[in-house]
Amino acid sequence: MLFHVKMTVKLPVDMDPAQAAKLKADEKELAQRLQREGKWRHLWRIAGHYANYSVFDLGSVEELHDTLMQLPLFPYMDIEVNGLCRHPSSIHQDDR
Ligand SMILES: O=C(O)CC1=CCC(=O)O1
Repeated sequence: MLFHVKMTVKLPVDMDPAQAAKLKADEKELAQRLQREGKWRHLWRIAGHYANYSVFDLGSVEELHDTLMQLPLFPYMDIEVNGLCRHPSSIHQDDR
């Protein structure tokens, strides 16, 4: 199942810089593992925003929920999710 996810990061302005750096490093490590596993298909910066558009390929809504909740930056993100399905006019036989 494909999910389009918008994540907007809102770190407190007074957060300790070392704590912020650790959260970002941990987030990067997990994001790159999930990409290598094929679960986090796309990760795009939204130009001009501390936010991203992502596409996840996961087995269920529950797996998406669990995946998002384990992100180190989860407590500091606004998250919007939309489920994706094939468009009848798409010329692509696969979903890439
Ligand atoms: O910077 C972001 O948009 C949040 C984020 C997601 C994966 C990552 O490494 O950072």
